[in-house]
Amino acid sequence: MTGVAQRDPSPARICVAGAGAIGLVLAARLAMAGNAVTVVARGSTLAALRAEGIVLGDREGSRLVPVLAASKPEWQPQDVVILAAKAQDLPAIAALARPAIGPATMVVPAVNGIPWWYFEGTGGADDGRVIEAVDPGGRLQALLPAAQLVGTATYITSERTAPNAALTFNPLRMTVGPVTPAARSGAARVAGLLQSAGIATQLVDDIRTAVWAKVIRNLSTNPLSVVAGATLREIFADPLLAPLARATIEEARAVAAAYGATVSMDADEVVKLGDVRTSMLQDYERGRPLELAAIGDAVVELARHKGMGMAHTCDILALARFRMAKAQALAGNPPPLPQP
Ligand SMILES: NC(=O)C1=CN([C@@H]2O[C@H](COP(=O)(O)OP(=O)(O)OC[C@H]3O[C@@H](n4cnc5c(N)ncnc54)[C@H](OP(=O)(O)O)[C@@H]3O)[C@@H](O)[C@H]2O)C=CC1
Ligand SMILES: CC(C)(CO)C(=O)C(=O)O
Repeated sequence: MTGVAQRDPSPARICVAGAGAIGLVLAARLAMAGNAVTVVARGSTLAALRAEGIVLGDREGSRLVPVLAASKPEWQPQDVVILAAKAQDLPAIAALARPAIGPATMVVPAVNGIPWWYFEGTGGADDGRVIEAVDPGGRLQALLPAAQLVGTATYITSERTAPNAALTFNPLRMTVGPVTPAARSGAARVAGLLQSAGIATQLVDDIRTAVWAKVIRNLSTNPLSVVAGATLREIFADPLLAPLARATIEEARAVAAAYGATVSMDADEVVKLGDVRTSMLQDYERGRPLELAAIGDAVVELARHKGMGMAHTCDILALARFRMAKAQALAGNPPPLPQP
C-alpha cells in the first residue's frame, strides 16, 4: 500500500478541530476541493471565520475560502475528523470533537511529537502502553477509538498571520497511514482526500517510522529554535548550532532504532525550507505553552524505557524550558516551576 496516494475527488464531510496555522491550511484546501468542511474554533478565531472565512496564502496565491465554523460540533458524525491542535491541547479538543466521531469516522490527529497511540495494536509486551508524557492517565486512549485512527506526519510549514489567516510558502506535504490494520481503507480514503486537495500525500503501511522521521526533525529543530531564536535554515547553516542539532538527531535516531525504526535525516533538505520559524518558536514569541512534552519528553521517556540516555537532548530541552520561564517572568507572568 505504500506510495503516492490516489486522488479521491468524492466529497466528504470533514470537521477540522483547531483553527491554527495547520488547521486553517488543511480546512481551506479541503474546502476548496469541494468537501463540506466545518471548523471548530473559539473566541476571535470563531468570529473571524464566521464573518470572513479562511484567508489562505500559499504558493498558488492568496484567497478567501468560506467554511462553516462552530464552537462545538452538534451535527451528524463526519466522515473525517482532523485534530489540529498542539499536543497538550489534544484532550480538550478531542473531547469537543467527540460528538462528530461516529463508528465510521476516521480520526486524523495532525499533531507533532510522539503520538499517544504509538503502542496501540503493536502486539508484544508494549501493546497498548500509555506514554505518560503525552497521555497522562490514558485519557486520549480512552476517548478515541484506536481502530479509527489515521496517523500523520505533517510537512507543512505554516504561520498564522491573523485569527483566520494562515501563510504557507513551501510545498504542502503529508504522510498518512493506519494506526491499526482496521484503519487501512480509511487511511487510503483520507490520503486520497488530501491528495485531491493539493497536498502531496504519501500513504504508508508503517506510519510509526514516518512519525519517528518527523519527530527527529522536530526534536532537532524546534527546541533549539527557541533557545537560539533561529530559523530552520539558520540552525543547519550555523557552525555553532548545526553540531547541536546533529547530536540530537543521532540520539533520537538511536532511540527510533531501538523501537525498530530506521530513519535518516537530510539536513540540506531542511536548509532548503528557508527561514521558517518553527511552530515552537512561534509559540515562544507569543508567550504560549511549548510543545516540549510530545516532541521532547516523550522521546526521553521511550529512551529510558529501553535503558538509554539522551544527554544532549535533555540539555537542550532544559534550556528551552529555562528560556520560556525567563520570558514569562520578564513579562510579569511567572509560570509554575517547569518540570522535565
Ligand atoms: N505551524 C507549523 O508550521 C507546523 C505545525 N505542526 C504541528 O501541528 C499541530 C498544530 O500546530 P499549529 O497549527 O501550528 O498550532 P496553533 O497553535 O497555530 O493552532 C492550534 C489551534 O487549536 C486551537 N485550540 C486549542 N485548544 C482548543 C480548544 N479547547 N477549543 C478550540 N480551539 C482550540 C487554538 O485556538 P486558540 O488560537 O484560540 O488558542 C489554535 O487555533 C502541532 O502539533 C504542531 O506542532 C506540524 C507541522 C508544521
Ligand atoms: C516547520 C516544521 C516542519 C519543522 O521541521 C514543523 O513541524 C514545525 O514547525 O513544528
